[in-house]
Amino acid sequence: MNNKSLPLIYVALDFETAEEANRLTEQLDAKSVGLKVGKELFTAAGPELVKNWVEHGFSVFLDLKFHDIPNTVAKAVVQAARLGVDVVNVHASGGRKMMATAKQALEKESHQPLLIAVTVLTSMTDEDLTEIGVHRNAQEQVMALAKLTQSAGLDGVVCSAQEAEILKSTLGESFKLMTPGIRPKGSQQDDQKRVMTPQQAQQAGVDFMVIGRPITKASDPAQAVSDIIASLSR
Ligand SMILES: O=C(O)c1cc(=O)[nH]c(=O)n1[C@@H]1O[C@H](COP(=O)(O)O)[C@@H](O)[C@H]1O
Repeated sequence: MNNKSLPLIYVALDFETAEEANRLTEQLDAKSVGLKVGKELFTAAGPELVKNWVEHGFSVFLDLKFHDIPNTVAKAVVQAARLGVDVVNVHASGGRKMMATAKQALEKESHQPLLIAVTVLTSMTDEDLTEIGVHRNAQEQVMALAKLTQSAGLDGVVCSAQEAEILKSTLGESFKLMTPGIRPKGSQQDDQKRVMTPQQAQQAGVDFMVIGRPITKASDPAQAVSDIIASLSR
């Protein structure tokens, strides 16, 4: 397990090109925020970009939401560890064997990122779950997948901040919660459905927040980061 102290906020770098992403990261301080690299940017710009940010001292969350057979996912998270990222994720719906095999593979690595699992995407509602044949509400489904994730030996889950209090009280303080769907007061909700403000998320006890468009689409992204950090209690 990774014992280095990680930042509270990971900025979601959902950009088309490395140039656009670098224009933003040049305005960010590696001591204040981490970087989240997801499917769009990783597909476009690849591992070199991630390694470069790690070398520049940024904490990186590689958000590729792996979901495949256990052997394939285990090998993929090992490659993520070798990039030097601090956090990597899989889909909890890949099941216990997939998650446990991935965790065991990481334990053999010299650098061990936190391994966390996506429960119910923050863009999903109870109705969306019904459509895919899940007849629990979002909170119940998050809890069920988080319990499975914990029993598979992972470090935590990705969930919405709305579920943070109940997860912390049921699964314990040390089980990490990474929460996207963060929207400062007055900002656009976009495609996010289960949202909270940064202050509400902090009060609910989340460990990490993922914030993208409210920062990346702001006229002054560095100021947007400072405003969010200033709004949080230390
Ligand atoms: O795993 C994630 O990071 C993730 C899980 C989830 O349930 N919801 C979610 O929004 N995300 C990611 O978090 C980021 C949120 O970005 P914004 O909606 O722009 O703040 C995106 O990059 C999503 O891919």
